[in-house]
Amino acid sequence: MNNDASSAGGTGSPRPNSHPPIKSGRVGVLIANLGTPDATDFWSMRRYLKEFLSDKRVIEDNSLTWKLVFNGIILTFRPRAKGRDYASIWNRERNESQLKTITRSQSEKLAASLVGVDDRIDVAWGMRYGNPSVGSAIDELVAKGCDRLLFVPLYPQYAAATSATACDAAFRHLMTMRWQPTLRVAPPYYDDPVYIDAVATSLRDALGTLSFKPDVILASFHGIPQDYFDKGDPYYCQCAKTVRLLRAALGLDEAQFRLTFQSRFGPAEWLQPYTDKTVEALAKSGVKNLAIVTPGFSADCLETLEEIAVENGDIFKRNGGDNFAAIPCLNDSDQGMRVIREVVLRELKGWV
Ligand SMILES: C=CC1=C(C)c2cc3[nH]c(cc4nc(cc5[nH]c(cc1n2)c(C)c5CCC(=O)O)C(CCC(=O)O)=C4C)c(C)c3C=C
Ligand SMILES: [Fe+2]
Ligand SMILES: [Fe+2]
Repeated sequence: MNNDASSAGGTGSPRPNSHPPIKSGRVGVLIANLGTPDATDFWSMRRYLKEFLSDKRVIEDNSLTWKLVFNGIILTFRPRAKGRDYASIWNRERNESQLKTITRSQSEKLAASLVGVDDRIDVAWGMRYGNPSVGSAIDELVAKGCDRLLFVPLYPQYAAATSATACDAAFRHLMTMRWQPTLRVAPPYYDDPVYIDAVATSLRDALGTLSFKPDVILASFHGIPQDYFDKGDPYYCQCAKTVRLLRAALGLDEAQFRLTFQSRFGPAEWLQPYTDKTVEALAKSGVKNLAIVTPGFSADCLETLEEIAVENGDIFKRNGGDNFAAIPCLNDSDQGMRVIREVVLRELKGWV
């Protein structure tokens, strides 16, 4: 639309085009992931952890005890300890975390794969915590003329602590806008045949490159507190279904392909069985060859590259295991992009 300055400021009804120029008519796709610190120094880490762990969807505990522990212990000691972990997996070439590098690449590859589908589509990426924020990504798309947005939280399994809070950030940003774009949200895709096939295929391919055959494969998902499950979060059930479908696709049984949960935070009970305890028990029971796949992460990050590949690899070997492999996430691989493109095209139906 064009601004017609000659009509501005007159009396009576404004003419329809007498407002500032606003582009419209385009369709935005916004992929979102969890977030990541801007740098690994104490203050960058503290800022990131403070934003993340102040989210009521993540830490539902509102007690005075939690506030004292959070401000007195966690924000004092965790930034340095976790900063070291992030530093060990940092992408030094781009000076950013792996999660950021991979998410940007997923966005660029998605945009390239949509060329020729409809030239009104723009793609952007955002992070729930840290930068680029979900809000800034929405602004970027709106500035390009997108008045319809498809928001795609890149979590195959829904959890309030991930998918819902990402949506909260998007909705909160829309609250600041006079002319809100119309917003659609892509649903979780934990049982989508394309996702199951992509994980199964990439796992088979990765196993084919190993010098050993795993006796056991763990499908390790990020945990949530048991209490959140008890209150009705569907996350556990969606993880369990993903694993059931993967077992069927891979022709493996429950002993060969097991569901576990990693990244426990705090003293409360989280979803079980725990990945680290399972790895230790398997090694002690004589299992010599182990692989871990992480289908709940759409991109490699601290939790896969450090906690699984390094920490759990060490646990396995310290307790008698011989061969260990951490299987890469789908990332921006052909299989990974097939999943994202499929979800996006399905959810854009009727718009493009
Ligand atoms: C994939 C799903 C995820 C769920 C579910 C999830 C729940 C959850 N996480 C925390 C606390 C932390 N998670 C941290 C890192 C982190 N978590 C996920 C994904 C899920 N979290 C990812 C992808 C990452 C890595 C980000 C990266 O930059 O690489 C961290 C930060 C690191 C640390 O200090 O350990 C915390 C803290 C809770 C409490 C929770 C459920 C309530
Ligand atoms: Fe997490
Ligand atoms: Fe972790």
